[in-house]
Amino acid sequence: MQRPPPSDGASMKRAWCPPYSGPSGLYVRPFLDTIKGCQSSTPTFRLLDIKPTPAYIMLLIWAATTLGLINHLLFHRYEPSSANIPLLLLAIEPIVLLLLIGGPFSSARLLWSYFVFMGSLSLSIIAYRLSPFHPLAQIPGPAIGKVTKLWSLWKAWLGYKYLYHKKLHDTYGPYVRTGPNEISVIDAVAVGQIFMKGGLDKGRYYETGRHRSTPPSIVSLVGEAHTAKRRVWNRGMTSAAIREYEPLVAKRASQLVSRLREHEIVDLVCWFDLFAFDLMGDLAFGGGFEMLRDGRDVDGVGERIRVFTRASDIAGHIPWIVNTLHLFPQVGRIIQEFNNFGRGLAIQRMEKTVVDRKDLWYHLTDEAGHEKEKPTLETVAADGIVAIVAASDTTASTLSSLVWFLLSNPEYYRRVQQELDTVITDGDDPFDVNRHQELQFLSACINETLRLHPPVPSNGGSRQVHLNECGRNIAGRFIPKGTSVYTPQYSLHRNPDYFSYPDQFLPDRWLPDSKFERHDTSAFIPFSLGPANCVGQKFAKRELFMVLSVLFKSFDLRFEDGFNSEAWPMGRRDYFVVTRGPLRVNLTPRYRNARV
Ligand code: HEM
Repeated sequence: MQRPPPSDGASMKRAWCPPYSGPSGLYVRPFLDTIKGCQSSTPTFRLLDIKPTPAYIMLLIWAATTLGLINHLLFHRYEPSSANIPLLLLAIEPIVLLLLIGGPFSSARLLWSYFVFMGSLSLSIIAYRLSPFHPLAQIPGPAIGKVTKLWSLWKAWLGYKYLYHKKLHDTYGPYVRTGPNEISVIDAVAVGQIFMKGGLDKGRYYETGRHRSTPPSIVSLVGEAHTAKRRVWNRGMTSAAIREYEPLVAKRASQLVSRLREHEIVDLVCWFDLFAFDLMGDLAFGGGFEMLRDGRDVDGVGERIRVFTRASDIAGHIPWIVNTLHLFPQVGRIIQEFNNFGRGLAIQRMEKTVVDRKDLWYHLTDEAGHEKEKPTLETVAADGIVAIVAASDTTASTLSSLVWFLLSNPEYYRRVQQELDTVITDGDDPFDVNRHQELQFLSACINETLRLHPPVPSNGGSRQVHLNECGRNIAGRFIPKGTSVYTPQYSLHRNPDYFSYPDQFLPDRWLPDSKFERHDTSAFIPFSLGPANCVGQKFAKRELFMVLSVLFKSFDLRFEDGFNSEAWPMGRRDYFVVTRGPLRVNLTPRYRNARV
């Protein structure tokens, strides 16, 4: 074996390091060879650096800066939809750069190369996003929002994005640039144009919750595929279909009341949650949860769903990271477990031979055979899970907010009770939907609750200008391609241009003889608008009337002594649908209605 000659370190290196070959094995003559004063023409790795010459430093800075600018130009021209390739490129480019420049390959030089490269890339991105050349430059907004999504991502992580958007709109007006390529709009004319037929499609926000192993549900589909899926859902939400579901609602609402009768003080948020999950389990999968019976969510279904919704919500703000996250086996496993959970429920429902009514499953599986192709088990499982996610927290949230508003405003609470006692007299069926049409004041309270506490306060209705069109004109403003457009209901509903005393709970504004100066219902969109709006809104309203009628007929409610009711709204966190803190309420049974 050939041994190194006994010599000083430098000559040893010269003797034993082979000349650098490029990736194809060709010898690449390092640029540095051409610069006088270079210490070595063969790149070798050293932990400690040999002091580089000023010429070397200048070359490194120039090359890394240029590389950063080129990257920005390329990313801008060919916007990546996934971070996988860009991350890889960002990781290897500074290394390749050093190899091309030549010279000793030290950790210090590598760090410098990364530092200058990333610095130039970041600075050029920041400068462009803040510059008047950016297509969204005319839309006002905070500098941090124009530069990066990370700021609003942080707000979303905390669950207070809806409050953040409200503050931004209070400061900047109805159009705010909330991200580099994202705007938030609370102009009612624009909102109509965004949602109605011919408006914008759902954006990438809705696609992010889906792993490639999961079939698309109605939520993530767009275009014709969405129209086809929506047809199936629409059949499950006709008036006739909803009439078939009423006995299921009545059964679960009665069970809720009898369970509440066992307690004097309860956390209503918790009980409404149990009710809503049980009901949607019945509707979508023929039952199976029985949370009301157990008095708690034994299998952690609600928690699983909320973790999933929250993760999807966060990922929705940085959609390009999703494919990268999916590379991690742990993430895939969690999603797979969630899919299996839906699949398990679907299989369980299929095994049920006797089902006495046409439930939502009946329509989602197209048992009546209206469609050319039967949906697969996986597809129906995904839609069934969507039904539970979309319908449980939304209605439970409306129920708890409405109780909170009424208990905070005893005068309105009295009016609701009086109305109920007049319309549904003792012995009448509190679930009789014909009577519910007479409950005008309760209806006004429901609307006012949905206005002030929309269950989907900032993301419901996220849309995007398609990447293959050049842009859209919305209410006289040019919105360039690729822009994500949000219409946060919480801010829109509190826009003083459309509602007098916008932050106050004033249900009278919804009554036919209301005298409020400003009351523009085109700015009231708790269920969103257009062809992809909430398909379940009629059913949701029916459910709300049924539960609230029987609840207020059965109990006198008041906040538990010592309960900090004023702080309760701050416990509302926005993770697409809002989550809520406990609502501690004291229950005193009124008369026992014969029909409950
Ligand atoms: C108070 C209760 C509810 C509220 C406030 C609400 C609100 C919303 C909102 C804001 C959207 C987004 C629409 C968009 O992107 O434009 C939505 C979508 C949806 N909701 Fe609801 N929802 C409620 C109850 C329900 C119920 C009870 C069901 C089912 C039984 C349901 C099923 C759905 C479905 C399937 C979608 C997706 C529709 C599509 O993409 O075509 N929702 N909902």
